[in-house]
Amino acid sequence: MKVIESENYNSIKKLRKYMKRYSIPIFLNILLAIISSAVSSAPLALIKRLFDKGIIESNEKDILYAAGSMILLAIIGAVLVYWNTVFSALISASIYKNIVDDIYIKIQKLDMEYFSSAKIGELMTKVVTDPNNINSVIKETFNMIPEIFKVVICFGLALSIDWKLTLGILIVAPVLITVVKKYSKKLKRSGKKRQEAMGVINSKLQESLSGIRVIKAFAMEQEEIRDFRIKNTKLKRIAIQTAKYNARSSAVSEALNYIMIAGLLLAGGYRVLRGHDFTPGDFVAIMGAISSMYAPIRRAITRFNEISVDIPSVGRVFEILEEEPKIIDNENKILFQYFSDNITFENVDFKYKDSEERILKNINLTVKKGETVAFVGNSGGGKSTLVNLIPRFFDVSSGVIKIDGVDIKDYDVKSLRKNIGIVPQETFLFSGTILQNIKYGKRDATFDEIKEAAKKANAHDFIENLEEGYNTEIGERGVKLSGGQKQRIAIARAILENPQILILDEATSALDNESEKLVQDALEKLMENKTTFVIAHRLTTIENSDKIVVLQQGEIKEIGTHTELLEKNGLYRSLYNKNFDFSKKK
Ligand SMILES: Nc1ncnc2c1ncn2[C@@H]1O[C@H](COP(=O)(O)OP(=O)(O)OP(=O)(O)O)[C@@H](O)[C@H]1O
Repeated sequence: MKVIESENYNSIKKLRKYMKRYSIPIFLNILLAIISSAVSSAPLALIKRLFDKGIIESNEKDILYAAGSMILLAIIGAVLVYWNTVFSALISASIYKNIVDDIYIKIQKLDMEYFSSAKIGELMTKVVTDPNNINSVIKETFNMIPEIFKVVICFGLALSIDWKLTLGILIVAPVLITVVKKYSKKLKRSGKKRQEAMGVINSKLQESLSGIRVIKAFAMEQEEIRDFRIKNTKLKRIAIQTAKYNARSSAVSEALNYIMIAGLLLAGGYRVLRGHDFTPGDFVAIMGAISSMYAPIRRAITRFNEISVDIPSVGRVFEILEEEPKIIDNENKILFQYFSDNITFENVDFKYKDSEERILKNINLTVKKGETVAFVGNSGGGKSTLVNLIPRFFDVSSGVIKIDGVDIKDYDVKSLRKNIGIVPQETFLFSGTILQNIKYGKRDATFDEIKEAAKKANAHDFIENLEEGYNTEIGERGVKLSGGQKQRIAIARAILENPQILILDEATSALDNESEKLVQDALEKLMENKTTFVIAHRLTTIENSDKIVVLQQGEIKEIGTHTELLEKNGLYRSLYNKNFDFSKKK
């Protein structure tokens, strides 16, 4: 339990970094809260005067005085409450915005490694729900401050009227504190569980939406619904459990309040009867003060409970904020501008994080400027892993990759990546227009340049035929376009970017003959005058490459041209005969 407590303390300490910037508004807001609670407690003092002087001594002036003061207090109170609420919202909204900005910046900076192991749905929870909860923590803390001051002021007032009676009644306080503490711990735990369950649900939703075609194709809707219901029910159970803890905590405090009032009525009533030092005004005022303490105490407890539920979010957000990318620029980084000679892999080994398996083993390879290298081999052989090392999506575990004799780790990462174009196997288009998608990598491209790239990519004609032409909006994943059209837009995007080095992961899914031809032709134009690494599936691509690299279980087994490797009668030949059945594809 101590560990959880100190975890929370550390999380809150970390939030201080975000609060610092707003220390003046925070200070002013606390001041406003103090004044506002003093004003809202002032009527209690007026009640005593109203009773003892106005009613008992039949003094009309005092009745008027009390009523007039009340109106004045109402006006001041309203102004103070307004500004206190506005300030609280302003501070918490600003802190929320800064945290969300920082998370987004962090996401853009983190290594690919982070995303290959993190679930997108859980990440969404960290980015959307958790900062929202932090926002509530801050807001609720601000809302709690005037409540606490109100309690302190009412308590002070009650003490000043009759300290013995006040302290006597407070006998119930330890019980109240124990109960609140007990449930706050339980609520913290269920808050953590709730966030985890929400993460699971977000993951499930995200997966279902991306995989909806597969679900429908396998007619698995009912199974998916059942699975979702189980997860959703778990969240419901946690929510009910949380509500029960809240309810128990409220019920106990409600009961204690009535016990306290009963004690007060009994003791206070007798004291008034005995006369002397305890007037009816004292009785009404102390009753007012003590019972006025109850509502803010309850509200403060509710707020405290809400904070307890939301506080684990602080830790989760900082988990991502404190994650540091490992692939960063060297101090003496070199700007990668012009590729002039060759790319070499020297004794390259690679392991994924948290894995003992060497995915790439002792890779040695030289690729000259302008060459096209095709990677072939069985699935899982390491082809994608190998090409991912060139733009430093992952760093080698040992060995070195050099471009023009310079270790790629010595280049400025941004300039390196800007010069490497990637056409992935699965085309990804952003929501927006076709134009925006083509110019994604070159925002300042002119319309003529864009048109030229689209023409080369065999995309111009179909784009022109669309009602809105280049300004046609495409869905989040380009749903309104055919697979081949999407591929050609992605190729146009790469042509426009005009990188010196190209990584191409050929799509395995076959398009119809016509579309296939257009894509193939577009790819050939894209590859013109470039140094290309291609994970090849089409025979034409393989045949036309300058070098074929056969990768198996992370090792280069053969290197050569198509004819050379066929003549060698080795692994390539057997792949050729067994897997590819190239003669038919041709
Ligand atoms: N992010 C990752 N974390 C851990 N292991 C991974 C990761 N990505 C891939 N692997 C493993 O690395 C090995 C090589 O995968 P890779 O995708 O490079 O092969 P490939 O030759 O491109 O396969 P395919 O032709 O099927 O795409 C596989 O065993 C795979 O399970």
